[in-house]
Amino acid sequence: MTMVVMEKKKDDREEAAPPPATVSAPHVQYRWCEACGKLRIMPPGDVPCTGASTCASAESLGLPAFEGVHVFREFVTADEEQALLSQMDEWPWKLSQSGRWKQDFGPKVNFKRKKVKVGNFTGLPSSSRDLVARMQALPCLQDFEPVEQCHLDYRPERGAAIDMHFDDDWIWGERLVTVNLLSETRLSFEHPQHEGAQVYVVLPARSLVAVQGSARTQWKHAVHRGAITDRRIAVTLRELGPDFVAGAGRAEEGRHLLDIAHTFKGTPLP
Ligand SMILES: O=C(O)CCC(=O)C(=O)O
Ligand SMILES: [Fe+2]
Repeated sequence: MTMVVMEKKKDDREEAAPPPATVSAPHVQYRWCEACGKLRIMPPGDVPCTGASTCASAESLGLPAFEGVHVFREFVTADEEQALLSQMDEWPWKLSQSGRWKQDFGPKVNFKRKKVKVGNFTGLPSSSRDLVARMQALPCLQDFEPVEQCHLDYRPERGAAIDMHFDDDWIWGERLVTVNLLSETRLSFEHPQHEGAQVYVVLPARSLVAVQGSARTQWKHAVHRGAITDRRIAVTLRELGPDFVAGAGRAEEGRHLLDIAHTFKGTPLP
């Protein structure tokens, strides 16, 4: 059974949504090419990547560099996806912003005051032990130690989406990792100085996307309402930011939070 709990508190992970624009500029859309990591200049369709004749670098298209996206198809099997879903639906979902539902596993963060507390954090869920080990076997995630996991449930009938935003870069480190469950979607990117252009990354069901580099630090990201065609669940894991890593000022706090995260005994925050 799926339960939803009303939440009065604002989800401070997302920036306040701007007022709806009355006239929105048309966007030039570029699809990120999974085969070569450049941007599609040919219609995507089924045209295979042939390098320079189908794809071009962001810079050659007059855009700032776009690098640091990695997509791994079939990161989880269909059976694992079903097992993850059954477990999530046993737990209550909380209403979030923009029609999303969420479940959170992580420390209590005050972004404005730069304070972090254990709060009700009991660790990442048990199912993440294997998933994290599998992530760490990927070259781009070798030393990835997540301290937070967030489940977001998007459904078309609720018009669910997430507005363009940067994830915080004080508490969270460079790599954002999402396992995309149940249906295909598009993760869109926009550079603040080039709002007329968007780059989108296709995320097949059961794929993993890692976002780092300029795609994380220079480009905002969003999931548009139109990109949700069926129920979709994002399982996003985040690592700690530079202040909290070994040798940095708040390393001890960081280690304590990681020790809790890695008990893998967690249930969602109330
Ligand atoms: O749903 C997604 O894949 C992205 C979610 C996201 O950007 C966030 O939680 O900060
Ligand atoms: Fe985000």
